[in-house]
Amino acid sequence: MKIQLQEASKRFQYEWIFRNLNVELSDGDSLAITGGNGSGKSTLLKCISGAIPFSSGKITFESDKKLIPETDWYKHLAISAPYLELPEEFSLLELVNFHFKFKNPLNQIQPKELIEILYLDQHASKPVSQFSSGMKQRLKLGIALFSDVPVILLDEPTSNLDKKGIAWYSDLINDFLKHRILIVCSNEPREYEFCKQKLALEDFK
Ligand SMILES: Nc1ncnc2c1ncn2[C@@H]1O[C@H](COP(=O)(O)OP(=O)(O)OP(=O)(O)O)[C@@H](O)[C@H]1O
Repeated sequence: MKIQLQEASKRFQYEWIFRNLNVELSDGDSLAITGGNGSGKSTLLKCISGAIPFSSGKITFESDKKLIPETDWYKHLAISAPYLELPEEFSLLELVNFHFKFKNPLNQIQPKELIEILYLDQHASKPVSQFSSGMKQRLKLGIALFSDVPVILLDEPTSNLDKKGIAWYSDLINDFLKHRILIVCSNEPREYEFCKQKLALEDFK
C-alpha cells in the first residue's frame, strides 16, 4: 500500500487550514500529525480517509502499483477518532461481531479473544452505552487496530485512558502495527513519539 499527498490543501470558506502538503507513506511507515487546538489535525485525517475532500492538490492510494478508486478507500483503512460514535445500543459482544461483518479480523482473532485483549471480558454482555469513556476508547482502538486493513488512522488515541490504558496502547502499537501504515493526530508526545515521520501543521499555513 502506498499513500501519496501532493500539494494537498484545505480551506473552509476563506480560511486556509493547511497548504501544500507533500507526504509519501508505504507499508511500515508511521506519520505523526501535530499542532495546537484548531490547527487542522482532524480535518487532515478526514481528508486522508476520504470523508471530506481536499480543496486543491491530490491524494492517491495505491496497492500493487494500481490506483485504488476513492470510493474503495474505506475498505483499506480503519479509524479511531473522538468524533466517530459507536453504535451504543449493542452489547460489547454484539458490537464486535457486527464490526467483523464489515472488516476481516486481524490474524483471524475471535471476538472473545479481542474482548480479553481489551480487558473488557467482564463486560461482554453490557450495552456499550453503559461503558465509561475509557472503556469506549479501548473499544474504539481495539476494533480499529484488530481490523485486517493496511492503513490505521488514529485521532487522539489515548484520550480518556488511564496509565494502564496508555501502556496497553503502546504495547499494541509495538506488536500489531509493524507492517502497516499508521497516522496519528496528537498533541501528546507519548501517543506519537515512535512515528518515523512528523508533520507539524503550523508549518503549512
Ligand atoms: N466543517 C467545517 N466548516 C468550517 N470550518 C471547519 C469545519 N471543520 C473544521 N473547521 C475549522 O477548521 C479548523 C481546524 O479544525 P480541526 O478540528 O481540524 O482542528 P484540530 O487540530 O483537530 O483541533 P483539536 O486539537 O482541538 O482537536 C478550525 O478552525 C475549525 O473551526
